[in-house]
Amino acid sequence: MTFLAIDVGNTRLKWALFDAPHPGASVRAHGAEFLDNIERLAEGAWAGLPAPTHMLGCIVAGDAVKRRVVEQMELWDVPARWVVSSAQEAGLVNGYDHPSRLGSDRWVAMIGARHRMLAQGPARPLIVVMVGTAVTVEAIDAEGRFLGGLILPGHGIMLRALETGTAGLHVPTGEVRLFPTNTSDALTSGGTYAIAGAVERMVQHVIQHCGEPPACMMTGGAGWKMAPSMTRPFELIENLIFDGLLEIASRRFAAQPV
Ligand SMILES: Nc1ncnc2c1ncn2[C@@H]1O[C@H](COP(=O)(O)OP(=O)(O)O)[C@@H](O)[C@H]1O
Ligand SMILES: CC(C)(COP(=O)(O)O)[C@@H](O)C(=O)NCCC(=O)O
Ligand SMILES: [K+]
Repeated sequence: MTFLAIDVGNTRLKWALFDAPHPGASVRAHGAEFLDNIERLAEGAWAGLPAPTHMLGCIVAGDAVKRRVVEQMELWDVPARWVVSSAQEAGLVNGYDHPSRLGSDRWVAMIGARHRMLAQGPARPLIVVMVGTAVTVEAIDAEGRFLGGLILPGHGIMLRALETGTAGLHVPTGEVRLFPTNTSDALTSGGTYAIAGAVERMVQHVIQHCGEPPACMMTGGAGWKMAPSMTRPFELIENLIFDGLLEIASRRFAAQPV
């Protein structure tokens, strides 16, 4: 039983092939492609893989991209299955006004984070920060109810917005500084602290609402950029979405014959 997990964001497709559709399964192979390069998968990174017996993915990049991914998967017989956010799944309750409108990447990452926390110790409130094309900041109470979350532009979008909206902001990437003294550093620091500041506010909201400090987890392709600038200790996790997909897969595929 091999399990292919796929996470398609607005910038890159991330994939991992696991030994089994269960939490804790070992990774046989993994990779990431920018969306422009999806067409290379079947003849490239996927060509030598053992055929997956199960697949589950989440995608927020739109239907055209989804079709291109499914086309690459024709290499194997495995059906493409995609998570849709629901009112509840794997111990999490979805507090969104319209649960299915919540980005499935956010939902799956929260499921991964919640189970990771429960494996480490007693249930606590939880903050899940995902730093990708956009940045999301989710709040979950100790009982596993998703209370709500923030969506912010990611580093790249913030910089592009400033570049296109001004005459004088076309500069290379800078460093994060407490007191930036050039345009590059001012832009990089501004974006980084905008995100760190929003996260800090959400932590305060959770402490106020839940009466105890949350566990804080961060993931996403640009998580490492944010980690040194956070106001509180954050556990940086390579890919919470894969953790969440394994949790969901173990429930969906458990009783199913191969
Ligand atoms: N090797 C890399 N190449 C390009 N961007 C990277 C790389 N590693 C991290 N990043 C950053 O990560 C962001 C994309 O992260 P990712 O998690 O793939 O986003 P998404 O899930 O939205 O596709 C980019 O905006 C970029 O800033
Ligand atoms: C917020 C997002 C754009 C994040 O996308 P990403 O940065 O992972 O590419 C995505 O989760 C999305 O399109 N969500 C739907 C709207 C919502 O969650 O409310
Ligand atoms: K993502």
